[in-house]
Amino acid sequence: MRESNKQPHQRQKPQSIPANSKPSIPTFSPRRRTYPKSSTPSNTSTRRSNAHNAYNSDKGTNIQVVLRCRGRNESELAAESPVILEPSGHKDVLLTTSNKRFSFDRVFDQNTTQEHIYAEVVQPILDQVLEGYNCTIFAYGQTGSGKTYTMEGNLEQRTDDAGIIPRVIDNLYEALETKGTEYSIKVSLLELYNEELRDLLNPSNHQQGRQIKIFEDKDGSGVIIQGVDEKYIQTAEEGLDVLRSGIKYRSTGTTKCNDKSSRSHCIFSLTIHIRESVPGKEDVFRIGKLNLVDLAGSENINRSGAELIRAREAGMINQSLLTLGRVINHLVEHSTHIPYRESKLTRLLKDSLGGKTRTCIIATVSIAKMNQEEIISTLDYANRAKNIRNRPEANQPANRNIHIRDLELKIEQLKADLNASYDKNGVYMTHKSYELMKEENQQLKDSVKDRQDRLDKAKHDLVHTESKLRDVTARIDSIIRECDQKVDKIKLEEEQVRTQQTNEILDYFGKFEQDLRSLNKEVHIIGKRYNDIYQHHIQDDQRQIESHETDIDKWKSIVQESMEQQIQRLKEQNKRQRDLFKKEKQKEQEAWTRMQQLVQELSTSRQDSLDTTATSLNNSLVDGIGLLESSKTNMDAENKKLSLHIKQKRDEIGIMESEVLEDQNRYKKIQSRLTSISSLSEAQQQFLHSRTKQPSNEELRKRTLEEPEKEPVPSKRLHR
Ligand SMILES: Nc1ncnc2c1ncn2[C@@H]1O[C@H](COP(=O)(O)OP(=O)(O)OP(=O)(O)O)[C@@H](O)[C@H]1O
Repeated sequence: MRESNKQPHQRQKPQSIPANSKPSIPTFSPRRRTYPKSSTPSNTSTRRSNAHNAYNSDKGTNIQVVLRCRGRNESELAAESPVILEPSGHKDVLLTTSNKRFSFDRVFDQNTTQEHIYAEVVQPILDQVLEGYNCTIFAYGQTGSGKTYTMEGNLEQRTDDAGIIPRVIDNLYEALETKGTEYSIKVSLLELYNEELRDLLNPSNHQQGRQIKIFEDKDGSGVIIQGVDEKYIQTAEEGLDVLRSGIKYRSTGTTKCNDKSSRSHCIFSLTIHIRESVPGKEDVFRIGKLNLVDLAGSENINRSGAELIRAREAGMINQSLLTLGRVINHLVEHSTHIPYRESKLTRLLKDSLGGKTRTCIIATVSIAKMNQEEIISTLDYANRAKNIRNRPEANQPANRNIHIRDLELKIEQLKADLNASYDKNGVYMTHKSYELMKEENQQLKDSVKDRQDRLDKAKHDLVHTESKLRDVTARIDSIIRECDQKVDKIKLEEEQVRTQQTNEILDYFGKFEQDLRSLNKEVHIIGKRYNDIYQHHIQDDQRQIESHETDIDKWKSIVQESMEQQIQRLKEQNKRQRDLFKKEKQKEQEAWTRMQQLVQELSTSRQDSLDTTATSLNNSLVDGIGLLESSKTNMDAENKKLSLHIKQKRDEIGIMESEVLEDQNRYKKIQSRLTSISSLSEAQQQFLHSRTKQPSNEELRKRTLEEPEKEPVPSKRLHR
């Protein structure tokens, strides 16, 4: 917790309201908005109307729920935790592990810039505030998922990282300047830590024991927070300074999930009064309010590693978020009783959940699988919240006098409280404060009763759980007993098996030792026997060597003698062979000379015979050629004759062929004549048969053939 900057103890002064009973009209300093521009679409006016024109005054309007995904951080990347959330389109996101799709008013992926979120979500809401609506934006999500980054971001400089609050402050002044009207802006910064409200713009209040109280307004719909300082700011710069100085006191701590984890819920509120001129009438004040809420993160205590203080904080955070969840459920189910009173958080947000406020929830999630449980819980939470319906109503413009009267009454009230406590001892207060206190008392009583009921139920549950626990404990005891018995039995069995195995091993080694001993004896006997044999053999060998040596000497002299004889014999043989060789060589010489003579003679006689043969061959060749030439001439003549003959024969064949052709034609003619004659004769026969006696077939045939025989025989046929 960063509360070391303790303020000196001093009595809290009543909140200073400008004395002239007119809201201070700041002189607007030149705008200093210099955030780096992104490529975010700038035409927000269309979106504004889309986002907010679905309001039906009877049924109300659903609160707006958007989802912002955070990219994987270093530890998620180091753990190689896979991505399980995939935004698709502008409104859907797919949970890949269950293939379940969730839809929201808007889904922003991990690459969405702060500028983009502001332009798409916040700017339209700010416009509504300027139109006199009360609006709330709150960030909800698991610890470390980016709520504070989204709501605050970098507060130090106007960089890309600046979150919603610094951008709202800057843009609010820009918008009011454009309107060119008088206005006043006051801000407050509250934190809810362990169910205790603290004023971060005046932390000394808390140290002095001054408590912040929550009241419901007259009709029970709105919420009044008493004891919180509201600071009027004149410029955006001053607004940022106030914010920065207050945020320093916010309770933060280090957990396993986030180095700078917010351990409290934080509400930054801006109330804007804008003077509006109505022609012919008195000026009025339009009042708009914007609450920017950064909730503490829900966390799994086991995973976040929270201990002692952190664990208590986490318990309280989870408790209040649980109540928030229950309120959402009751609202969605349209229950008659909504348990706002069960936690300060839900009391503070009462008007934003089901009231007259326009509300937007920004649910923040990681996309890494290692946070799956929290991702699913946030998606379910946000999904249910979509169904909450609010009935936003613009605040009635207050005319100047009413506004001043309100302020005066407030001042009087505060003054009266102050005087009462200055002047008297004991507890003194004005009647109105007393009434308020009574009302608060009643609320507390209700709350106590509520809690008592829950406590009774919890006690009943506890008794039930205890009896269950006893049953379970008894069962566990009997299981443990059974286990013990089983363990004893197993131990006994193991012991027996081990003893048996040891005995077997001992037996085995006993036998082994005996075997070794007998083996040793055998080795000894064999060694002895072997030694005897060895000695015996050595003596034998020595004797043999001696006799061999004598033999060798004898053999040596014999070999020497025979060698000498052999050498002598070889020498003589050599001499004889040399003589023989000389004789042979001489003979060979003579034979060579003779052979040379013979060759000479032979070559002379062969030359002669070759010459003769060549001459006779030449002659016979000349004769042959002559013979060939004459036979060629004969053959040519013969060829000519033959060709002539063949030509004649061919001509003849041609004539014969044409004659055969003519004969064939003639034969065909004769045949056709014969056919006509035979049909004629048949007709005659029939005729004759009908008239006289019929001629015989022989006669008829003769008669028929007579006519063709009279025809001249072709002369050519004779040539054939
Ligand atoms: N969209 C984002 N882009 C870049 N960094 C981010 C984003 N969201 C979160 N971070 C970084 O992640 C870390 C944790 O974010 P932050 O403190 O906003 O989480 P938280 O939800 O407020 O956690 P807690 O509930 O514990 O306070 C911070 O260092 C922040 O800068």
